[in-house]
This record gives sequence, structure tokens and C-alpha cells, in this order.
Amino acid sequence: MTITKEQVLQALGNVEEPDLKKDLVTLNMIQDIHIDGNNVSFSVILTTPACPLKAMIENACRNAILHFVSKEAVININMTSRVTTQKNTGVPGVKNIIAVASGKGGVGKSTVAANLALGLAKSGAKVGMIDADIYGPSVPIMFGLEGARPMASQVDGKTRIEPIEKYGIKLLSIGFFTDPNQPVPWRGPMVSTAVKQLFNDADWGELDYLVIDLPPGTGDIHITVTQSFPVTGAVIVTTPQNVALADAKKGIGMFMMPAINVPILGVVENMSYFTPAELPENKYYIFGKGGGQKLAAQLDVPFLGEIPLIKGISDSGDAGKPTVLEEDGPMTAAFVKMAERVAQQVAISNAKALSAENIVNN
Ligand SMILES: Nc1ncnc2c1ncn2[C@@H]1O[C@H](COP(=O)(O)OP(=O)(O)OP(=O)(O)O)[C@@H](O)[C@H]1O
Repeated sequence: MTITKEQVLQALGNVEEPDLKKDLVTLNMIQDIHIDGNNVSFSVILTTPACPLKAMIENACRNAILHFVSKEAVININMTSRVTTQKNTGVPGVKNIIAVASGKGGVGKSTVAANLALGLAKSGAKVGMIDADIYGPSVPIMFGLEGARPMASQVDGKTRIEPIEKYGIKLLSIGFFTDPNQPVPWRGPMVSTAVKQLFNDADWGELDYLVIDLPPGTGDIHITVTQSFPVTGAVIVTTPQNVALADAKKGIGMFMMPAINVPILGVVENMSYFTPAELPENKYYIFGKGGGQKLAAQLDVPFLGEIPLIKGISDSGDAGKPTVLEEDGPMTAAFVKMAERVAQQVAISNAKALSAENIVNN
């Protein structure tokens, strides 16, 4: 029996994308079908290279061909991706803006933002990061870029700031333009103008994700960023203590206010438990257990993961080489998993927005 393209499409029409709840053919995720005798090859276009369900979807496709088309089929699947977007982000070439925020200071928001950006890049995505934490910019230290000054270039007759590239991502920090030894005595409007320039006057090129490290709390910069650019969603970082959780709740409340209205991609609980390097199986929940997860459930937003309290995370941040850059280990695994969950929520959010738009337009 000869295998046909129609049979392959029909079989793959039985494979559902678990997050988007539609089959891969309807979602236009199957391309480049080639058949040569029993050899069947095709590409599956995922919504992000950081898709945590990649292996599961590949397996389901394989089983569908073997079950519905032929047990003899020799299957070759190219798992690839095209990151989705839902609207013009206001920054040409940038598909998704992800804001990383925290209610309280010092909970590890910048550490999470840096490892999120690098975790997404590790999966193959094109990533940029803006450090908009005017009161304590962390990117210069965390990326070993103290004293770095971005260059200016001319693009289409306009002067553009060239983001600095390090570890495969593009970076701009308010700290590249200020003296680290001096406080920044800027008034609200000056801060807003400076932050907007990091978006508008920079040559970001094509990016799948632009991660924004916001200052702690809820203030001018949050309002400037969320009102000037259509942010895809916000990631809220907290630690397990009640004081941090209460402030995280306020932070989430701000993004949910009708005037701001930014989708919450989820909650990350940082410093969830302590693990000694010599006893990696032991987890000590020194600040209490499950607070971040409960908060997420209470506010009906996704929980994006627990990040352990490990000295290495702090050491690598101070040494200018965020921990997710390490090949493997529990710290890398925790951050990669978190980055995958964030990418997954971005894809879900984009799909929801697009289907809402289609309903409106039809
Ligand atoms: N999971 C962790 N394990 C160990 N140390 C951590 C962890 N997360 C963050 N740290 C350390 O805690 C300190 C504060 O982290 P970070 O600067 O990321 O916090 P922040 O919330 O961005 O602070 P700020 O309020 O200044 O913006 C840093 O020294 C960082 O290296």
C-alpha cells in the first residue's frame, strides 16, 4: 500500500496540542511532508523552541502515523518552531515583551529575569533584556559588564543605541548610562523618558522575547512600560515568606487593574528551599512551604516553579555569569524548566488573544 500525504495529514489531525486544545493540522503546525515508500518525514512547527511538551508531541505524532497509516512507516520528524506574537509590541521586530516584577525588593527578581532570558536563549530563541531597575540596575554586575558603554549607530538616518551582546542575548541597562557610585536623582518624567529610550531608540533587530527587569514594587516605571508598550505578560517573583507573598499579591493586583490590564504569565517562587551542595537530595523549606503555589492558586494564575536557595546562584550572579549558563545541574534544571513554562504561557496567551481577535473580526 502506498502512503499518501492525505493519510499522513489525517493521522496527524488526531494529535492535539495539549495547551491550545486543537489538533496540529488545524493549528497549521505540520509542514514539509515528504513520502518515499515507507519513509515519512515532516516538520512540526511549535509555538516556541522552549516548548516543554516537545518530546510528548513528537511521540504522539509518531504513534499516530504508526497507528493510523502504517506499522511499517519509518518516521523522521523535524521539530522546529516559530514563536507566536499577538500584536505589534511597539518595538519593531520584537514579538513578545515579558515583564519580570516583584512586590518586594531583594527577592531575586533580577536573578530570575537574567536566568529566564538566558534560559529562553538556550532553547534557541532570539532574546533581549532591558534592565529598567533604575534604583538598582543589576545587569552590569550579573553579566560582567561593569563600565560597559553601548555604542551608537546610524540606522535609516536615525541614531540608534546598539544593545550589548553577551552570552547570546542583547542587553541594555539603565546602569550602562549612570555612575554606579552615585545615586540616580531623577524625577518621574526623566525616568520615564530614559526607560522609553531603551525600547524606542535601540536597535533590537528581530527578537522572539524581550525580557524587562522592572524595579521592585509598583511605581512610575511600571506604569510607563505597561502604558507605552503592549506587554505580552508579567512574571511575578516572590519568596515564600508571608511578607513577600502579601507584596506579590499587590504587584499582581496592579497588573490586573483595568487601566493596566497586563496578563499574568505566572508566579515564580525563588529561594523556595535550601539544598546543601553535598546533599542535593535534601530540601529544607526554611521559609515555609508552598506559599507561592498557594498564592498562584488563590489568584487563579499559573505557578511557574520553585527555584532553590543555593549559594552557587548568588556566586554566579556576582561573578558575571548567571547560573543557567552551566551545562547542567539542579540550578540550571530549575531555571530551564521555569523558562519553558514562561514560554508556554506566552504561547497560550497569544493563542487566546488571537482567537478572541478572530471572534471579534468574524
Ligand atoms: N535562588 C537563589 N539562591 C541564592 N541566592 C540568590 C537566589 N536568588 C537571588 N539570590 C541572591 O540574592 C540577592 C538579591 O537578588 P536579586 O538582585 O536578583 O534581587 P532583586 O529582587 O532583583 O533585588 P532588587 O530589589 O534590588 O531589584 C543577590 O545577591 C542574588 O545573587
